[in-house]
Amino acid sequence: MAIFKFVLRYLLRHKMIVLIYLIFSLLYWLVSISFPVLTGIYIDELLDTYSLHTIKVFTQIILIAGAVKILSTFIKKYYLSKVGVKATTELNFEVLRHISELPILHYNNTDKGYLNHRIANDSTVVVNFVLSNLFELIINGLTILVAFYISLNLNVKLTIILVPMIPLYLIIYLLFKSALYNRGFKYRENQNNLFSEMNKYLYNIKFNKTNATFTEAYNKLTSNFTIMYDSFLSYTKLSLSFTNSGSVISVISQIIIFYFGGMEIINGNLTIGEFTIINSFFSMIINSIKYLIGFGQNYQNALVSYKRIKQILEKDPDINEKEIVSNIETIQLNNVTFSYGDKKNIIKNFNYKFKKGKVYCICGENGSGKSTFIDLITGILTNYYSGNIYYNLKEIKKLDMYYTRKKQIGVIAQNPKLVTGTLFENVTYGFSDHKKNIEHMLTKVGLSKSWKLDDCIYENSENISGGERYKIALTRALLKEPQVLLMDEPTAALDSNSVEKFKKLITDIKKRKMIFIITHDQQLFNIADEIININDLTEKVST
Ligand SMILES: Nc1ncnc2c1ncn2[C@@H]1O[C@H](COP(=O)(O)OP(=O)(O)OP(=O)(O)O)[C@@H](O)[C@H]1O
Repeated sequence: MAIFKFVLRYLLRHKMIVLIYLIFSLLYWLVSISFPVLTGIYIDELLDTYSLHTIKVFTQIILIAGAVKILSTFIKKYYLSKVGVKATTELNFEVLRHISELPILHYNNTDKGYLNHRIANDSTVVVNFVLSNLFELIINGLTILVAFYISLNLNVKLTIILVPMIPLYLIIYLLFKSALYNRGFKYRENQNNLFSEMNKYLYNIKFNKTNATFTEAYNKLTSNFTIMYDSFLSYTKLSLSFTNSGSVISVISQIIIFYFGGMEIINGNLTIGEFTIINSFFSMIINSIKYLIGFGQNYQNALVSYKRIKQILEKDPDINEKEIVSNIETIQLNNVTFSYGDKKNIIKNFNYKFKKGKVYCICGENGSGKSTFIDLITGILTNYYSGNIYYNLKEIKKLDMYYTRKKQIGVIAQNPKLVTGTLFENVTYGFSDHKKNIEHMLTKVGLSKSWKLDDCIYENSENISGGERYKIALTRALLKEPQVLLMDEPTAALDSNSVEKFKKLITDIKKRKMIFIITHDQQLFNIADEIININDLTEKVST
């Protein structure tokens, strides 16, 4: 089965833990399966001998077997939990990592709260399914075989009457299979959507306070709950009907044993001890059949998760090749055209050659494509444009753009992202630098002296102003010493003194870099070597 094969890859990274789990599960099973035989023999011996010695011997055996059972239960469950947590997290992280390497527009319109909840949920479901069934499936199969074999030796007639119960289970499973999958799928999706809405509710606390839109936000929560609740009830009804059909089999089997078993005792074909053995074994068989019924249901549930994980993992990653341009002298765009999906072209037949040592100011109306332009030339949109983008003479589709962005390009977005950690960790995120350099750079960008390197920054909290946020991102980009520096609206959050500092800084460093400034701010135009209006891109051609 594909799910087993898939999850085993993660479990087998922890062979020792899995081995210990298997050994103690086997021990537990051996002891459990011998209990009914022990009980049957004990009853018959006691009825035969009425001796104290028999009682003493069997009490000792039961004591040892009980101790082994308790100990092996503890050990197998402990190791099962251990490997479960590890494998689930590894799978979860692998899917997250894969998503981060997918072309950027893949999950463009998907809520990230939904996605995160879905991945965490699905990873737990598939790993738990395989873990709890890996050994159980074999054990329950073996139990049915062993129990049948022993019962057959004790009483052929009674055993044969019970055989048709097994295909009956299969028929029930086949009848319910696809409905269980479909309703399970729907329920799971609605659960993830509800979680995503709850996530947004917390994220938007300030917005809802400012606009006093508590009722509207709460209504969204409750309407998502209603959708989830309906699908939950629909799934639960079906799954209970399925389980109940299984219980019918177990009741029928019990009636058969009591009726025909009782008749066999009256007719002298079965001793009381043998009846006890057959009865216990058939309880075991019934439990195993119940397990198989549950397995069928859990399998459909796990299949939903497995398919949703595969759906993500099977998407092709970014185009990212191996070559590196050590010294970026030019970036040239030839007939570059780009659009977001079915929308009209944002950039159309763009031709331009950008050179090292120059400052380019890119301006244009809101929504004209200035930020998109940054993503295009930094290779974020490599999978989507037509035409060519060259670094020196190399097409970026041939380059290792992960390396290039990490080492050679500095990008500061309009609303830069920070990481939770100290100021030091923020300005050196992704590389290392000396404290002295950092302090010097912080002074240069004009970050207030009240900020210390070990001060804490919380990524999503509001302990930092817009201007400070930009200056931290700028410090980080400059410390990296990139060959290409791109900044989106650098002065939007800066006071006039900081703007002057910024202009001086850019003029000082421009010789060794190619600098792009996306801006509406005309006071930056006087440090630009070229000003490009993105609205005119299609007409603009430089040599
Ligand atoms: N990820 C995306 N998916 C779909 N459409 C997008 C995406 N990002 C931007 N757009 C659309 O592309 C167009 C250009 O957006 P872009 O952010 O590049 O404009 P901009 O010139 O930087 O705008 P502004 O001056 O307002 O910052 C807009 O119409 C925008 O709605």
